[in-house]
Amino acid sequence: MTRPADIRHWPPSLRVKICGITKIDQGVAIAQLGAHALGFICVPQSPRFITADQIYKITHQLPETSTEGLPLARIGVFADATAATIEETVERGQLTGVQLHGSESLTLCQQLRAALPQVELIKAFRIKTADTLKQTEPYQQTVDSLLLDAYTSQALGGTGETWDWSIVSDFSPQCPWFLAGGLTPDNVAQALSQTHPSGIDLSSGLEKSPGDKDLSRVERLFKQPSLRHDGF
Ligand SMILES: O=C(O)c1ccccc1NCC(=O)[C@H](O)[C@H](O)COP(=O)(O)O
Repeated sequence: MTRPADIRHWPPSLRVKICGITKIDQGVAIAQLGAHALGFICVPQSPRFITADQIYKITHQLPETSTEGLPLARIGVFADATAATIEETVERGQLTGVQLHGSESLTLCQQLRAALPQVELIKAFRIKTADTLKQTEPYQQTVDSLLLDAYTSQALGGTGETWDWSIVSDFSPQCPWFLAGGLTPDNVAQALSQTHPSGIDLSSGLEKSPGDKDLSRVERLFKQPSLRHDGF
């Protein structure tokens, strides 16, 4: 399947996505600190949930590009939403990408790919055991990237839980992938010494409370030497 060239252009360094943005000033500041992608939680059960109209109030104030001059991605995070809801939220929120964080089928991913050909598609998987990695295989040809997150029975994401990174120490899918789950400025170097993702995704490890980012932690993250070397 052909994918739009512009959204397949990952930066030479590790791609950093900061998720759970709910405030305009924090979104702008996090972009200025070096994020390549910002995530907006479109899952009503989440304490970080914001509506499409609230997302738009943030996205239309964001810079077009990251500090590296690459397009700044604006990703809506959904869990088992309908294609119609996703498409409407993308339009109203002026999103450039969609992260599917529930049990979305390959068929839904293919439908979204056809309906939103210019929109970046990320499929998240919550890793219980090494077997979960096999479930990613059929998706690798259709989505732009995978996101591997912690599994807990309490919540779908944003839990701050880490997981056994040795499961993905040699994970090498056919598309880029994000490491997520409990990453913080303090453990990201260790995570990257054990795994070789194309990007990382962080949320609660950079927060004062759900949806309220601590900019000093974000600044400390981007000062990490492990985020500065060239791609893997
Ligand atoms: O963050 C949420 O509240 C959330 C709710 C429902 C589905 C997904 C959600 N977040 C998805 C993300 O991409 C988070 O960044 C990811 O789970 C990592 O979170 P954390 O462990 O807090 O860094």
